[in-house]
Amino acid sequence: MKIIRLAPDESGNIDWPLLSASRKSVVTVGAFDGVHRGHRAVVKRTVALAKQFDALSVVIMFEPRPAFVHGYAKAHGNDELPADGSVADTDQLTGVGQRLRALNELGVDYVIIVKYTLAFADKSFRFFLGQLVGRLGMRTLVLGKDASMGAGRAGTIDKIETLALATGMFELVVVDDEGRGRTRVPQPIVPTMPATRGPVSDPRAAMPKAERRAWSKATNAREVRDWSSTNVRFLLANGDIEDANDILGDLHGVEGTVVHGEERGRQLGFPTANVAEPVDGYLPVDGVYAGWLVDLGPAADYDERVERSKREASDGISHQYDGGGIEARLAMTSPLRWPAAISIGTKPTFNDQSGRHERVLEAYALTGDDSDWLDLYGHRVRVEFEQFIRPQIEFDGPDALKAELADNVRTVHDLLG
Ligand SMILES: Cc1cc2nc3c(=O)[nH]c(=O)nc-3n(C[C@H](O)[C@H](O)[C@H](O)COP(=O)(O)O)c2cc1C
Ligand SMILES: Nc1ncnc2c1ncn2[C@@H]1O[C@H](COP(=O)(O)OP(=O)(O)OP(=O)(O)O)[C@@H](O)[C@H]1O
Repeated sequence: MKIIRLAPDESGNIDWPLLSASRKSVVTVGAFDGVHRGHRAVVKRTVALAKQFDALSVVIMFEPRPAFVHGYAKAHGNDELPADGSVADTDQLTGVGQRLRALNELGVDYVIIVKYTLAFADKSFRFFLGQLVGRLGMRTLVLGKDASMGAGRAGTIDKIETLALATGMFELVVVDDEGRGRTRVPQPIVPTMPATRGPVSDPRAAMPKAERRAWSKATNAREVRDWSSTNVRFLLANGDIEDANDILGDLHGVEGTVVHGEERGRQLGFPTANVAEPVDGYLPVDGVYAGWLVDLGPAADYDERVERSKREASDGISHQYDGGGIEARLAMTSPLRWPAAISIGTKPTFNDQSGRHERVLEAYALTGDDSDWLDLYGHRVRVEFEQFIRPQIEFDGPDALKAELADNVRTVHDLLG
């Protein structure tokens, strides 16, 4: 897979590269946040059609997420996002690195990462698609049934189909909306920690119709596809990991660098890998979870690969995707993957004494050997979620917490060990 990074100029114009003098391309366009099963269906079709036509499969991926750029503009007098990356997109399910990994696995030839700006968003869909035909050699465009693009989202599927037929320049292939139909998600999504122990189910599933209607009204709920990143966010914000994973077609995971904690975990007998902010990916609601910890190697190596990729691609030139062997580390049989008891929260048992109230992600890895102290400081790790175990609790002291942790670890062992 080859990667190209493009940034529009101040007027929103992009200098698209010529991909090939001889081969046409099959293109899809979007943010692909989460790379959920709906996204995968669209990308798989893109790759299959490209093979059939002996063409190149191309994913045009927007970064930052269009919804984030427009949301920021709305709240800040129509300003562009600060270019220095100082405003983090905490709603993002998966960072670019995770998305590229998934697209590479799906066999995509080219990912073109387009920096999404307001000026670019202002271009008409006709102009945009004309450029894809002229520069990328697009002969087929693959989109989901409710996709829309261009200024004011005017380029609906109907309009794009009309353009395709009128010009004869490309063909539109629509992937029927996949999944279990539609559902409603509160606006805004308010993370809610389950009060009880054990796996969580979709809070909407058990509501009779009338109750659901009242709930929709009270929460200002908006209708979305069941297989949508918004729905996955809602499920994770309620601790319903299983349903979120079902839509993702994979385990939800976040990534970051391990830093030193307050060293209390070791004294408790449960040393944890503390993952520093900013965490790459959407953090489920506070609670204790069963899942996995994967060692992705020194963070410096990972950062170096990302920097090199940005440098090599900064002038619109393509370069080969390099996962640095992360795929082998991530394999379910990898020796660098351990079942883990994961905690997300403010450590209520200790935060009055420590004065630290920040939200922390930490994971205790079940290495199967008590003497096997894992030194993960400075490493990039991936934390994957399987199931909610219990809410965060303010214990009377370290002993009560310790007993509970032993119990939680047994639960993880029974589930995943
Ligand atoms: C599986 C797990 C569950 C946890 N549950 C709680 C909890 O319910 N309440 C709490 O105050 N802290 C909880 N913690 C956080 C511990 O307080 C924390 O790991 C300990 O203070 C060590 O922190 P340190 O790594 O910063 O030294 C949990 C930690 C783990 C690994
Ligand atoms: N459930 C689905 N079934 C079929 N196609 C989908 C589905 N979900 C998204 N797509 C398509 O995937 C492509 C990329 O979508 P994109 O990431 O831009 O945002 P989206 O459609 O808003 O997805 P989401 O709502 O999950 O964020 C689009 O063509 C979109 O229509």
